[in-house]
Parts: sequence; structure tokens; C-alpha cells
Amino acid sequence: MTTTLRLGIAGLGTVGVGVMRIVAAHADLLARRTGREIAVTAVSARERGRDRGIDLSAHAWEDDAVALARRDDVDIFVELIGGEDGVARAAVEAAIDAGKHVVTANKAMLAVHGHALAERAEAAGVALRFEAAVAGGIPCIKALSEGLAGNRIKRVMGVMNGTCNYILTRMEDAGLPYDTVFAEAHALGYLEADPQLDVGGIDAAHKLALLAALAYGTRVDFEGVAIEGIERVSIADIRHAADLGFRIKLLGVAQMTGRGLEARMAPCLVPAKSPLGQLQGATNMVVLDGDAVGQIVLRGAGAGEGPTASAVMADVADIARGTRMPVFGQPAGTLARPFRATAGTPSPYYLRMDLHDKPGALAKIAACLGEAGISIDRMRQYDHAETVAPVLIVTHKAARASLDEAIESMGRTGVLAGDPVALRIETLAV
Ligand SMILES: NC(=O)C1=CN([C@@H]2O[C@H](COP(=O)(O)OP(=O)(O)OC[C@H]3O[C@@H](n4cnc5c(N)ncnc54)[C@H](OP(=O)(O)O)[C@@H]3O)[C@@H](O)[C@H]2O)C=CC1
Ligand SMILES: N[C@@H](CCO)C(=O)O
Repeated sequence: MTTTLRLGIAGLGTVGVGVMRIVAAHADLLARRTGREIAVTAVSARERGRDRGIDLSAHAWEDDAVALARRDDVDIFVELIGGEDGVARAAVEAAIDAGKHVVTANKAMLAVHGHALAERAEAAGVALRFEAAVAGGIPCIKALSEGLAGNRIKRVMGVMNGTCNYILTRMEDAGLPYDTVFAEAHALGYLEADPQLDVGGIDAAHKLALLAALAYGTRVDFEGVAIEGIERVSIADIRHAADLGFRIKLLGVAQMTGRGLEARMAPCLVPAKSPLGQLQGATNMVVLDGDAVGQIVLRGAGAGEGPTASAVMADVADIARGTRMPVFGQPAGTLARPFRATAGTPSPYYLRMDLHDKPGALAKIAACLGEAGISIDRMRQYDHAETVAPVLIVTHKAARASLDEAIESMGRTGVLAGDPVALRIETLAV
């Protein structure tokens, strides 16, 4: 057996503690599988005295994660602090510059600085790996960059934020409003420190941007992802969707079209009986379509201590075995500048609105859609006791830009009581 591979772990929260536990529990198994002993030599977090439920006495402590990254007795710097910039990025850069391999779960940092960090790591001849950054325990980075290396990728799609899926399924199962379930998710510790990252669709968009870069050989383009969060999805939307045979999911899609790379993360209606529609709780699903392989569906825990640490250890094991790969599947210098699609693929839309119940109101709304070139498939006005009438319209396929144009002109009719909710009905088969 060759020399011990020495880990420096920065961040001892949910994921960091999980990694410490796996290294301790599976030392023999990891050594057999990789041909090297793997040991944690030093750790770093903010509060040294905090009880983390693990014994840290055998490991050196650094208050400063950057100092940890530069230690001579660290071969792999494992960044589990989080955050787009700040100490996480500074420490990752310091590790690379000191010739250390880096393993991180930090999707926020990679979605914004991934290309620069990949160039830096490749120039330094070190690995930068991030399996845990996308869909927690699901090995989708490995599947895409290794398992599907012989395919032209047609589409990457999935539910990649467990918190949002928990909120949406809990609203439906318990019939509870968004605000109540949001508070529940908060109490359960599901939400990121900044909950907007989850419910605003940003965390999931970070992940989609990373998958798209791997799939299409482009630089990570988080800015190119069209993002909508789940904050405006109401229990009424969930019930209406169910009546139509759908469930609402925060769904990400990245696909290369004749118009360029289309990348979007938004709440969508998917068939209730489909695998995506059946996805419950905090589970994630990643769907990959390759020209040779066809469709691959990966499903599993998208977050949490064990699943995320499992993904971190997959990267550590690869480095221990000597596997070296460009960060985004091909040398960073060859990654293309992303060519963003100017418009998304048309689809049917679900449109819910409250109208002032007066003569001609519905006709005015229908006219706005007609003038924007949008045809109505189905329309329903729900029972109401008040002067405001809940109306649901399902359109035929329409471009999102045309729908936005129609919604804008609806606003000028004076018949809307509040902003309409428009949700894409996803027609892609899964
Ligand atoms: N939790 C999950 O399920 C998943 C998390 N991730 C990603 O993994 C990373 C870690 O997440 P998670 O474990 O949940 O986060 P936590 O908030 O649980 O832990 C963060 C850790 O970082 C430490 N920390 C914060 N600031 C500093 C600093 N300046 N110097 C050194 N350490 C610092 C904290 O120290 P202290 O404990 O002393 O406060 C804490 O131990 C993030 O990038 C996250 O997005 C990815 C997939 C799933
Ligand atoms: N906040 C993320 C954690 C895992 O990346 C989620 O809910 O999926």
C-alpha cells in the first residue's frame, strides 16, 4: 500500500461531520477499494468548542481555513463551508495554489467561479471535484462526465432541490398553505441559511448550470439560466393542477436547441403519474438523455449528512486511485462560451387568475391571449361567493414571451384582481 492520503476538512457542519464519520467508519473498506489509507489530518470550522457529536481530538485544528488549505500535511483540501465567495473561495484558491487537490460540495461558488477555478486547478495540475455539489448523494456528475462520455447529450433535466420538492409535496399531501409549510421546512432545518436560495430556485439553478457545462462543453453560465422560484405557487394551484392530472415540481431543463442553449429552472406542471410527478419529499431526480444510450433516470437523496458525504467520498476515492480528469470533462481552455437561446421552447401553459366578476371580464382576458397569438385549450371559472372570480385557463403551446405580453396587456384591462400565476406544462416525456 502506498502512502496515506491526508485530508484537510474545512467546515464541520452537516456535510463535514458526515465525511468525518464515513472516513472513520469505512477506513478499511476505503483502503481496500483505493489501495491507500485515507485519513483526516486537520480540520477547520468557526467555533472550536462546539459539540459536533464526533471526536476531533486526533486531528489538528486550524481557525483559518486558508491556513488549513496550505498545510504541508494535507493532500486534499475538502471545502464544506459554503458560500459563493468569502473564506470558501479564498481557501480553495489557496489550496490550488499550494498544489493540493480540492473536493467541494459548494455549488454556489462553482456556478459563479467554476470556470476560473477550473483553469486555475488545471494550470496547477491538481484535481477539483464536485460530485456533492449537484443532487446530493446521486452520482450524476460521474454519470454525465464518465458514464455518458460517448454520447452527445440531448437534454439534462431534473428536480434538484430537495427543500422545494418537500414544500410542494407537503402542501399537496397535507393541504397546507405555502407559508405554513415554509415555516415547517425552516423548523426542520431544511432551508439554506438564505432560504431564498432554495425557494427562489437559485440553488437548483446553480446545479443545473454545472450539469449544463458538463453536458455541452461550455463554460458554466449561471447567468444564462432563466429562474423562477416556487414562492407564488399556492395550494389552489396545487389543487387545480391535480384536477388536471398534474403535479407541480421545481423542474430544471438544459437542452441544446437550434436557437442555442436553453436552460431554465421553474415550477412546472408534470403528469402526476410520471416518475417526476411521483417524486416525494426531499428526493431528487436527474434525467439524462444521450444520443447513444437513450434516457437515464437517477433518483435518490438530494441532501443531508450521509448522502452528501457519500458523494464527497466518491471524489476523494477517485483522487486516491489516481484518477485525473479535467474539471468540466474537457480541458477548461477548450470549453466554449455559452450561446444562449434567445427564446425557450414553446409549451402549453397553466394560467390562474382572479377576475373582478363583471360583464365582459373573461372576454377581455381571452382577447389579450388572442392578440398575443395564444390559443385557449381549456378554460374554467370556479364557484365563488365574492365579487372576485377564480379563473383557470390552459393554453395550447405558446412562447413564454407571448404569454408575458398577454399578461402585461391583461394588466391594462382593469379586470384583474391580483397578478396571474403562469406555470409551464412540461411536455417532455419522463
Ligand atoms: N447540507 C446538505 O444537505 C448539502 C450541502 N451542500 C453544500 O455543502 C456545503 C456545506 O453545507 P452544510 O454542511 O450543510 O453547511 P453547515 O452550515 O451545516 O456547515 C458549515 C460549516 O462551515 C463552517 N464555517 C463557516 N464559516 C467558516 C469559516 N469562516 N471558516 C471555517 N469554517 C467555517 C461552520 O463552522 P461552525 O460549525 O463552527 O459554525 C460549519 O461547520 C455548502 O456548500 C452546501 O451548499 C451540498 C449538498 C447538500
Ligand atoms: N438546499 C439544498 C441542499 C442540497 O443541495 C436542497 O434542498 O436540495
